Amino acid sequence: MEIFYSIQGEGYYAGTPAIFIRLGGCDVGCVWCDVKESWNEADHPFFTVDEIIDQIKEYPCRMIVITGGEPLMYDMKELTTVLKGHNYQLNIETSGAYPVTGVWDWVCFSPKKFKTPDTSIYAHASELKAIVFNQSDFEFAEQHRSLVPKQCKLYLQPEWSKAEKMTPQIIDYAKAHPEWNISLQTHKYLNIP
Ligand SMILES: C[S@@+](CC[C@H](N)C(=O)[O-])C[C@H]1O[C@@H](n2cnc3c(N)ncnc32)[C@H](O)[C@@H]1O
Ligand SMILES: Nc1nc2[nH]cc(C(=O)O)c2c(=O)[nH]1
Ligand code: SF4
Ligand SMILES: [Mg+2]
Repeated sequence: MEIFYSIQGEGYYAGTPAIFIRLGGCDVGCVWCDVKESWNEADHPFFTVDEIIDQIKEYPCRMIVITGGEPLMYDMKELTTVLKGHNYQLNIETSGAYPVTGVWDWVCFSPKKFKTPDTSIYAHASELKAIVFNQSDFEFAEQHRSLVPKQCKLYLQPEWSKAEKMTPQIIDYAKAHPEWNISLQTHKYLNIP
């Protein structure tokens, strides 16, 4: 869909410059998705792996975030193998709705109620980033926490349109359950992509 250079706004690497590769196509259907224009793959241009390399080599940055859309709808083996061969750190943002493919340095797993994750994701999760849209999402977050590795970082991130209402509850929840950290979509406050 697009390639852009920005600052990772969310989760463990928040604040770190990163190249974003956003792949078009997603059938998970989150009602509050903030990139609904990504859903239809056919709306977006096709780039070969060589064209992607040509674009990203302009940026003085070694960290790539592959996102979407839902990147795991595709077999990520070829793209990630070639990018690894160029010595990039490869992070993925995924709902885990499809089997894990590709080679990853960091996996941000953000499970969705709208499409049950594939069981292959749990062993790969480096961070669990649960989106809090309403009260029931705390329980959903805990269900997934019980399935990820012990060292997996845990984040609660307010759904953007409900941030004002839910952030105070997220703060209280994290203080009562200090294994959880808070993740904010800082790029939206900074007005950057
Ligand atoms: C747009 S998604 C693309 C990657 C993948 N499909 C996924 O959902 O993880 C990137 C990240 O943004 C989060 N996100 C999407 N819409 C959001 C919203 N309205 N408020 C907060 N986070 C949101 C997702 O949960 C995910 O962690
Ligand atoms: N700055 C910035 N950070 C992000 N982290 C995850 C994003 C995403 O849409 O996957 C995202 C995004 O769209 N922009
Ligand atoms: S899985 Fe990700 S891209 Fe797909 S609808 Fe949900 S938030 Fe949007
Ligand atoms: Mg985003």
